[in-house]
Amino acid sequence: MIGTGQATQFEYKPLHKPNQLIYGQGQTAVITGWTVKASVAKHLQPQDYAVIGQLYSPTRGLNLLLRNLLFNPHVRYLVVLNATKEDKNAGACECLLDFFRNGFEEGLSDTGRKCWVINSKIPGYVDIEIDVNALKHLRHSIEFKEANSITEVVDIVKSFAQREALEPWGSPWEFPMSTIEPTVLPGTRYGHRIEGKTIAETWVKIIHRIKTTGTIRPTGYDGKWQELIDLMAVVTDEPENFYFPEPNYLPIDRNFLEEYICQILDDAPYREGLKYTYGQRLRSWFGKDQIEQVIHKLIGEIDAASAVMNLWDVKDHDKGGSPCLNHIWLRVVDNELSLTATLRSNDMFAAWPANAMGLRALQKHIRDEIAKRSEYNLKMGPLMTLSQSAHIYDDTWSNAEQLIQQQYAAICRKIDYYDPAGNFLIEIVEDKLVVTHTTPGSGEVVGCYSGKDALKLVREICAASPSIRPDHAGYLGMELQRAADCLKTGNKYIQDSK
Ligand SMILES: O=c1ccn([C@H]2C[C@H](O)[C@@H](COP(=O)(O)O)O2)c(=O)[nH]1
Repeated sequence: MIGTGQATQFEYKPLHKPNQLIYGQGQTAVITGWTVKASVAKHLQPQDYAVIGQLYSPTRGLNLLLRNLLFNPHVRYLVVLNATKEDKNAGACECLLDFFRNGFEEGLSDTGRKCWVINSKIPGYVDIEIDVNALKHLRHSIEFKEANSITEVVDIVKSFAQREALEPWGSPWEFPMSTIEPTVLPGTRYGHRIEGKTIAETWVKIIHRIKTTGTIRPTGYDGKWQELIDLMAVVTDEPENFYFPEPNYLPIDRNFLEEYICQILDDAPYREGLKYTYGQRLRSWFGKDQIEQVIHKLIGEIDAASAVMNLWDVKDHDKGGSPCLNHIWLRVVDNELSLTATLRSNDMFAAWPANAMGLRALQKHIRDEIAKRSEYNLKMGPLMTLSQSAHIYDDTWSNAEQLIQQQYAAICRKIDYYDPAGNFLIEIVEDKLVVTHTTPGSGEVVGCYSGKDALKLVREICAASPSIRPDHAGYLGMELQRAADCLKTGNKYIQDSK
């Protein structure tokens, strides 16, 4: 014993995420999960706690938290607030408690990296570089408690603060960390369009695009991310019951999705410490049910270009934790209902699949309600998301690489030759190359190009139809060159005959 808690001043020294924590001088680390840390801090005095921080993910945040605890052996108590739906979904707090309750053993992470796997039904990993004895020592030196409400956390922390101060359980322990620096290919930074049939397929293409060409930037959260700005994803054919690949490589499953859809479609009462839910913003935040509004709007005026829902509140600038999903727009064209959502900031690896599926459920809900209440039986059109900061955090880079390696080539192989920009028929007419541009469906003629120089023709075609698929443009270049050679030699040219 080294005296009473009140008389002792400990200093918490973070190795990771220093700007995300609230510091005190006590011996209790308070983990608030998805509950905003300030809503707990405001009920406590700094001498009551060592540190207060949030924990979102069992595979990302937990490892850094344990490294910080190893470096601060004066922390002898841990209180974990495991209170919200988000906490249950993410499982991070449960997994942290399992580390202390059940321990860990050597194993492999889902990217095949050797690591310590926490004995928990929720996958949680700790870096293998951390000495096994240090982790064992940590587990046995900290008294931990779970709490289910802010009041309960506050009571537990205060009761620990009443106890006699304890000696640190050892000396600060720090272990090396391996980092992966990605190589970035050149590419455009602003404005991207990625299309896929399903959310799963589109996701793999998004991850590939950001991972290969995204700019590496510091995040606001003491780390790095790779980012593209204004990435539009177009999902054309997500089936009604959602497509989950087998084995499921998405970061979510059907159980998670069920919960998540409620957060978008249903209202939620305001609760202290809980940031917001999209359902709350859409249903009641501004005093109107905006989902109902757009249903009525479209039934009354099916051609309306003003079926808008807004989630951004001007007051959001004054506090942290503002919604990432900001604007939703619905549109009926050719009896088909499309939905476009704008997200100011989007974690494309961990959050986009859930965001996209949740939005798809909202689109379906609106379609079904319109069908129930009017004579409009609309088809489901595409789902579009416009992610303004489309990023992948550094702690998921290796998962992203693995996804690309395992799925991207397979997805590219499945792509057919259909190009919405149309088809180009090449012939030699008299002493010229003639290219006839037709529509992709019925083959109606929409344009004609002629000349002797293959490269010049390709450039002309690409300038006139800039949305031509890159592989299609490459193919045209090769065919036109073959035709140009035939023109020179006098051989017969037939398109696609090798
Ligand atoms: O529905 C959501 C909610 C959050 N985020 C991600 C985006 C950012 O990476 C982070 C929020 O950070 P701020 O922009 O609020 O600081 O969470 C999403 O991608 N989708």
